[in-house]
Amino acid sequence: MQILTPHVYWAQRHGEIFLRVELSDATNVDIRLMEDNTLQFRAQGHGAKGDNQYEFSLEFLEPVKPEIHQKSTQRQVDIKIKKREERWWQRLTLREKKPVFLGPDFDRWLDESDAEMELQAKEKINKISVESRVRKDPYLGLKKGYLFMYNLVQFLGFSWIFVNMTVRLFIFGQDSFYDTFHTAADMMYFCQMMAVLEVINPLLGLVKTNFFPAMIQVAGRNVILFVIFGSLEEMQNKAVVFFVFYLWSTIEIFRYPFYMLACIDTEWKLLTWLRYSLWIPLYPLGVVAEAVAVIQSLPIFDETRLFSIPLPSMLGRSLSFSYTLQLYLVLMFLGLFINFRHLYKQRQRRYRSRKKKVQ
Ligand SMILES: CCCCCCCCCCCCC[C@@H](O)CC(=O)SCCNC(=O)CCNC(=O)[C@H](O)C(C)(C)COP(=O)(O)OP(=O)(O)OC[C@H]1O[C@@H](n2cnc3c(N)ncnc32)[C@H](O)[C@@H]1OP(=O)(O)O
Repeated sequence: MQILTPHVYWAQRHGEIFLRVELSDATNVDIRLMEDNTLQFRAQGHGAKGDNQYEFSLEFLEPVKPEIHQKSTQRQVDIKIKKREERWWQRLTLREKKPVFLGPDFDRWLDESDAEMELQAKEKINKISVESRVRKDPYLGLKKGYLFMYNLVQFLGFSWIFVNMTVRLFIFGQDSFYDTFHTAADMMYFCQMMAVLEVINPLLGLVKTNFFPAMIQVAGRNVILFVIFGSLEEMQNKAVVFFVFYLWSTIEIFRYPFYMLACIDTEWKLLTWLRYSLWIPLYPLGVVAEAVAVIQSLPIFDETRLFSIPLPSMLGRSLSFSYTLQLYLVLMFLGLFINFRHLYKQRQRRYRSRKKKVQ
C-alpha cells in the first residue's frame, strides 16, 4: 500500500487548535503527540488518492497539552488539541513554510478579534448561567447568615469553656478537675441545648449532614450532661466531668470555625485537616470518658432510686435506672461505631474530592 498525505484543514481559538483531516471511513486511526510537540497522524481510509494508508506530522508553533480529542466520522477525522497557554498563534507550525497538505478550515476560521468576541460572548453566557444557578435559592443568603451566626455562637461558647478550663488547669492543677461542673456547666447547658438545632438543620435541608449521626451525637451528649451530671449532684464534683467537657470542647473549637468558613465559601487547609483528623483520637477517648461517667453513676442511681421504674409489690420495690444505663452503655459503643464510620467516610469524601479538584 502506498503511504500518502491527506488534506488537513485547521483553525484556532485562543485556547484550542482544530484539525479536520479529509479522510472518509477512517480505520486504525493512530494519533500521537510526541515530546518535541509534534503531532503524528496515521490512519487507513478513503482520501484524495483512494483507499490507502495516510500519514502526516505537524510540529506546532507553541506547546500544546498532551490530551487529544478525536472524532472519526464517515467523512473526516476531527481533532481538537488544547494550547498549553491561552494565546493567539501567528501560524500553526514551527516552520514558517506551510506544509502543502495544510490549509485553513473556513468553516471554523475566525481571525483574532472575532475569536476574542466569541470568547467574551461565551464568558458572558457562562457568567449568566452561574449567576442564575446561584440565584436559584432566594433564601440562600438568609440560610447562610443563620448558619454563620449559629456556628459563631457555638464557637464562642465552646471557646469560653475550653479557655476557662485550660486557665484553671494551669492555675489550680489537678484541683481544677473537681469543680469543672460548677464553673462550666451553665455554658455547656447552653451550647448543648443549642446543639439540638444540629438535628433540626438537616431535617430542614439547611445542611448536608446526615440526620442519624447528628442525632446520635446530640442525644448521646445530652444524656451525659443532663441525666448523668445534671441530675446527680454526687457526679458533679468528679474528675470525669473535666475530661468529658475538655474532649467535647477540643473538637468544637475547630469544627465550628470550619463551618463558619464554609458559610462564606472559604477554606483554611490546616483548619480542615484538624476538623477531619482530630476526631480520630478524640472520639474514642470521649466515649471512654462518657462510659466512665455512666459507670460511676450506676451505684448512685441504685442508692438514690432516682428515675427508677415502680414495679408491682410482688416483683420488688422498683427497677433501678442503672439497668437502663447498662443498656445505654452498649448503645454508646454502637453509637461510637456508627459515628466513627460516618466521620471516616466524611474524611475520605473530603480528601477524595479535594484531590479530584487539584488534578
Ligand atoms: C436517648 C437515645 C440516645 C441514643 C444515643 C445512643 C448512643 C449515643 C452514643 C454517642 C457517643 C457520643 C460520643 C461523643 O459525645 C464523644 C465526643 O464528642 S468526643 C469529642 C470528639 N467528637 C467529635 O469529633 C464529633 C464531633 N461531631 C461531629 O463531627 C458531628 O456532630 C457529626 C454529626 C458526628 C458529623 O458531622 P457532619 O455529618 O455534619 O459532617 P461534616 O462536618 O462533614 O458536615 C457535612 C456537610 O454539612 C455542612 N455542615 C454541617 N453542619 C454545618 C453547620 N452547622 N454550618 C454550616 N455547614 C454545616 C458541612 O460544611 C459539610 O458540607 P460540605 O460537604 O459541603 O463540606
